[in-house]
Amino acid sequence: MTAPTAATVGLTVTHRRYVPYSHAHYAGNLVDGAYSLAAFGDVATEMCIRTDGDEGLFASYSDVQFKAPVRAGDVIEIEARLVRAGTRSRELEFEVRVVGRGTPERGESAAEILDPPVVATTARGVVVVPAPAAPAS
Ligand SMILES: C/C=C/C(=O)SCCNC(=O)CCNC(=O)[C@H](O)C(C)(C)COP(=O)(O)OP(=O)(O)OC[C@H]1O[C@@H](n2cnc3c(N)ncnc32)[C@H](O)[C@@H]1OP(=O)(O)O
Repeated sequence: MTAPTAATVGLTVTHRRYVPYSHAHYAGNLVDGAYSLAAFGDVATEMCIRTDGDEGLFASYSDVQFKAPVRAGDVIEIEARLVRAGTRSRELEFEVRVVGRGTPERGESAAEILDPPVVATTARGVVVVPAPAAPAS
């Protein structure tokens, strides 16, 4: 078992995943904005496990920006960066980047890597972790 690291400002956690076609919701195979928020919750959970040895709880989001669509068939990278560590609160900046995408004009299953990636969604959020247990006396 590895002990949690300190909640060091600048620490990042990145997940990468394929967006299944079962999540297509709108015209053009767009997924809903909540998909990005759910993905932010997952990277925030890993962040809390790493910093505090607990999954933590999401308290609030601010400044959610949908800058470009996320589509079924995309390969996305989801990043959380610790920007402030309070007593029990941890403030995070989030980004979803599209790093791969289908190219249906070349064929049904054709796809390419996007270089540079497309920044699709950004946000800030606060997660709260339990207070550390008092040392045994
Ligand atoms: C990782 C992802 C997980 C999820 O997605 S879970 C699903 C969604 N989330 C939930 O269901 C959580 C529901 N909310 C709660 O259970 C509670 O509500 C909280 C546990 C989030 C907070 O409640 P309390 O423990 O009573 O908070 P306090 O003792 O008043 O404050 C502790 C620290 O948390 C900061 N804080 C509390 N609420 C907010 C807020 N809404 N926005 C920003 N910060 C908040 C405070 O300032 C303080 O910070 P300082 O310890 O650093 O001094």
